[in-house]
Amino acid sequence: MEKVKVLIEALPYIREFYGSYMVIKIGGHAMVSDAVLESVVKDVLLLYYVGIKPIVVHGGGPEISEKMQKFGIKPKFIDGLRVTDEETMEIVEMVLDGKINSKIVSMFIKNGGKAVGISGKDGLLIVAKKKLIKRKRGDLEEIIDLGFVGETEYVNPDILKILIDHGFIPVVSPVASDLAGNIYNINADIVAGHIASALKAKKLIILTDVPGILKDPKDKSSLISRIKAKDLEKMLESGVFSGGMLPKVEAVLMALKNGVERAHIIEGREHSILLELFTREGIGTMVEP
Ligand SMILES: Nc1ncnc2c1ncn2[C@@H]1O[C@H](COP(=O)(O)OP(=O)(O)O)[C@@H](O)[C@H]1O
Ligand SMILES: CC(=O)N[C@@H](CCC(=O)OP(=O)(O)O)C(=O)O
Repeated sequence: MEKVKVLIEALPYIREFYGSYMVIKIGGHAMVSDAVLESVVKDVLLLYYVGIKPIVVHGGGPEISEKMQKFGIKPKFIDGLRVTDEETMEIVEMVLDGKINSKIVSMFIKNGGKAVGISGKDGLLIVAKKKLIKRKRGDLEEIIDLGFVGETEYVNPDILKILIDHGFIPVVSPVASDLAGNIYNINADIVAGHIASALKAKKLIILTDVPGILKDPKDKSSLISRIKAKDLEKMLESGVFSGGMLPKVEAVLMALKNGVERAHIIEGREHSILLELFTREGIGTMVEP
């Protein structure tokens, strides 16, 4: 009986979302186990079966850090972005394209789905350029070079549309290239934000290891369940965000500015996507334009 009630509540949302693009970003910290990843994959498949067009973008930060440490390299982040030298870039490609992307595709196959794994390079989906961080130091501007870290120059979503039109679920790793063929490591939240923007997706959904945006990062009960973009911008300026939440907030604000209807930051666990999308209260943070 309870399940019937849930289904009745979900029906208007299913009708509203039918035929629309949704970009779902699975963070490395959201892939705590194969069981959790599989439950997320099953939920994405359910979206697909009710006529939504999901695009999966994945991260894999913790696994990259683990491999780097095995090779004797100490991971270093600036503003939530990994400083990426040549050796690190090789590890990034190995882990993101070689391991995690392939693992997610296999998980879809195991559950009866047709997924295609691609990276930002494929079909020139993401054309990247080198990212430099600019910081004010008194009157001077300091420029920080992160190595092979990229930012998006432009997005060409044709490859995604071709795959989706033929019934495939694209699974995208955030490794991209410039037109000279140089490879760059881009933060997966930013890639998801750009893809959602280029597709004018109905939603950008970011799965991570906290329930959503917290007023106090140390207190999981301080969840903000609904917030307007302009208030999120104020929070960003107040310095309440750090580490991996910074690129998420940047991606969310960018997506909403570019016509994405809603963005959600939620915990990656069984049915969290469904509870967020198909119930009135949701379970994480919904950001509105
Ligand atoms: N205000 C905040 N609300 C929620 N999380 C925050 C906040 N500020 C910083 N964080 C941190 O951001 C982390 C999520 O980013 P990250 O570790 O990069 O995850 P992922 O691998 O899923 O991309 C959380 O675990 C939390 O420690
Ligand atoms: C430039 C940069 O920081 N790239 C990220 C790419 C992977 C990622 O974004 O993974 P999560 O989503 O798990 O954080 C990195 O090297 O960790």
